[in-house]
Amino acid sequence: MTATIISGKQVSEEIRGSIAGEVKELAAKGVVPGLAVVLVGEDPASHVYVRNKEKACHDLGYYSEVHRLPADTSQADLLALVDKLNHQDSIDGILVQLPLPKHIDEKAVINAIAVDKDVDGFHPVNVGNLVIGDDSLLPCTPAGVIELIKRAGISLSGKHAVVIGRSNIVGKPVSLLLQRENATVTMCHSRTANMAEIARQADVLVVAIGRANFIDASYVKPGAVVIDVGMNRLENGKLAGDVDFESVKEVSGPITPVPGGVGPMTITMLMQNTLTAAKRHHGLA
Ligand SMILES: Nc1nc2c(c(=O)[nH]1)N[C@@H](CN(C=O)c1ccc(C(=O)N[C@@H](CCC(=O)O)C(=O)O)cc1)CN2
Repeated sequence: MTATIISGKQVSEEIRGSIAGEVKELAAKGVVPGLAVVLVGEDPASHVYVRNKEKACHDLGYYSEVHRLPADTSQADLLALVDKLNHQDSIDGILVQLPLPKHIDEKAVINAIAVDKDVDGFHPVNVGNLVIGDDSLLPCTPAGVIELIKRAGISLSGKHAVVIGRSNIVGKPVSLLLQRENATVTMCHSRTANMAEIARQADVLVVAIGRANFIDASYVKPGAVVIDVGMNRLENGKLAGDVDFESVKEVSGPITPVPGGVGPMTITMLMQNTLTAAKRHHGLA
């Protein structure tokens, strides 16, 4: 049996369609959402992601600024730019593309972004609000995972979700969001004993472990929903998820591919967060 494919591309297009409608309504009120993206250094993948963010802004009618800075930019200069953007009225959202060069302290930069403009949802205040269940800007990839599951018509309430991976940007926040949807959540990580046995108990398996094709069919209960957050560049240049898609799709229920699954949702949820930040900024949300 071959599983249904959950297409992040298709869901992204749907969401971007409704964002475009809201942007038109805001324009009639004189409001244009504004996003500033800051990129330091020459990482080729980061340049592609930033170009795609710039294009998404253009396509949706947002005001966009991209600050491409040399790799030797000092932390002080980067913090000064963040401070300027924090005070710039045309900017509703600020995103500093990660990873940053090694001489820059990522935490110091994230902490410097105004909480209301933190469209990445990485600021400790936004993370804290996520933990206690208060309203906040949600991190884009985890929010995209939940949106994909919901829009595939899958209810999470009462389901057993197993999250493989405990990173601050995916594993931890996605487990909190799954709990918010009333799933019962188990987290696994590199030191978990009997991981396959635990994973096989999942109704919904979310994988963000950063190891190409690591999860094979022996980790999956027949019919389980499988969401692959992995993005691993192979030596042959191809992109692979953390899930061995070809073997897993033979036993799983609905499953996301890589590419074309969670990845496209990251930028779409960034656009959604920027819209939310703009509405709040102008007292419209
Ligand atoms: N400040 C941030 N930095 C980074 C984030 C983030 O959310 N905030 N996430 C990633 C990179 N990223 C966005 O920045 C991102 C990664 C992947 C995709 C995507 O669409 N992937 C495609 C495949 C693209 C390819 O071929 O390389 C897919 O999976 O289909 C979008 C955004 C790290 N940095």
